[in-house]
Amino acid sequence: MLAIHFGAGNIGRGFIGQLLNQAGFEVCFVDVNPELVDEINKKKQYVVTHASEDQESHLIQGVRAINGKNIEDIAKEIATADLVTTAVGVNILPFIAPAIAQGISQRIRTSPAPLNIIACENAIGGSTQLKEHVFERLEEQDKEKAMTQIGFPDAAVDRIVPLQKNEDMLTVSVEPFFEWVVNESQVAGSIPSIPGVTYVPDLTPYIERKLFTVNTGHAVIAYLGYLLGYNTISEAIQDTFVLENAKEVLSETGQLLQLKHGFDKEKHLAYIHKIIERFKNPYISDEVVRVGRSPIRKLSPHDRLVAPAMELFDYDVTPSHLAKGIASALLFDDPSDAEALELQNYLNQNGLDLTITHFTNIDGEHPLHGLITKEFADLSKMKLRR
Ligand SMILES: NC(=O)C1=CN([C@@H]2O[C@H](COP(=O)(O)OP(=O)(O)OC[C@H]3O[C@@H](n4cnc5c(N)ncnc54)[C@H](O)[C@@H]3O)[C@@H](O)[C@H]2O)C=CC1
Ligand SMILES: O=P(O)(O)OC[C@H]1O[C@](O)(CO)[C@@H](O)[C@@H]1O
Repeated sequence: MLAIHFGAGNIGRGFIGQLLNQAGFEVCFVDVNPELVDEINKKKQYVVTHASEDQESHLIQGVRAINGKNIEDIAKEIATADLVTTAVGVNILPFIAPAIAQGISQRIRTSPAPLNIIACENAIGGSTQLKEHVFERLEEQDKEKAMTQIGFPDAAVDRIVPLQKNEDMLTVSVEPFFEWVVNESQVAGSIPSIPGVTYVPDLTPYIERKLFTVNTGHAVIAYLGYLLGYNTISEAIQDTFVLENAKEVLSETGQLLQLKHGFDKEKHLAYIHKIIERFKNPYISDEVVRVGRSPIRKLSPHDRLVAPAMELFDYDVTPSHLAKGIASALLFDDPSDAEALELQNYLNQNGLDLTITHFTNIDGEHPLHGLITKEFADLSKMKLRR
């Protein structure tokens, strides 16, 4: 069985590659980092180590890689593959679509075998977004066949894999916990057997619970921590102001998840508690700038901060702590982050009101707009004192 996985980075090697390998797939990575591709092809194996006291480690063998520029080669592999997965970043999906489209058009001419393509990104409907990018590139005559033969099941993936600082560039240190949930109703053909993957008939409650708890909480800790001058999540979370605000934010998103999806209150509190303990993992050094990376993406209307805040108004709940989280994201000015620079340039040139609307799509008249403005002013004073 052959799996083509786009993105041989932290989640690619440290989570998806590991599970696919353990499920018996030959894993072929596709990546645009030539050094990484060469190293995978040279060593053909790598180690995944748990960031925990026992440092359990797994040897992932028999892997290979293709440079993402070699579209012809990638398409040829996709034409015969049993599964395609991605972990490249949701904004990169349009760039891998041409190779996937070419692979699909070859496949539907040469084999009737179904193929599933699963985007493992932090986003709602990641595979569906990829499908749209791919279908834009398919010839009209191929679309009908591709609709039935190729599945794009949406997925939620959860495992914290920080930036790596290992002697061997392929080794990945990961938290022991993982969760990979896939929408079975979007699968083409039979369900791929991957131990560790949970198939559900409706992914929405799962992806929203994960994105609006793990990722919302993490982002708020990262942005408030950055504002107060901390370097890592574990430093930031020791600050009572940061931790209490993160807990309040998770209480707000928790209300939304309970009201919208009917999650049990006690079970959800236990879920939040477990996640905060994962953030505190003493064996992980996770930089606030990694967790806060790409603030424009994180401030976008369907992402972890704005989406739950806006939806809470439908249930007459005022998301004042989420507003603080959004304001802290607007203050994120890490000079090494291209999106942070773009955001700060826009803010300097256009002022706060236009910036909020431009990046979050929140209308100036909406009450959330006013809440963010107020929180932004308060947080700016804290930043000045730092
Ligand atoms: N690191 C984590 O803890 C988690 C990350 N994710 C998601 O997984 C995705 C990847 O994140 P990370 O692994 O942390 O990032 P990463 O930066 O470590 O890995 C991304 C990889 O994609 C490669 N890439 C970029 N453009 C490409 C292209 N056009 N074709 C092929 N490869 C390309 C990069 O060279 C890099 O090796 C993101 O969507 C992230 O939100 C989800 C859950 C956990
Ligand atoms: O990968 P993104 O979307 O930039 O966000 C970082 C987030 O992803 C994770 O790495 C895993 O979900 C979290 O640690 C963090 O909340």
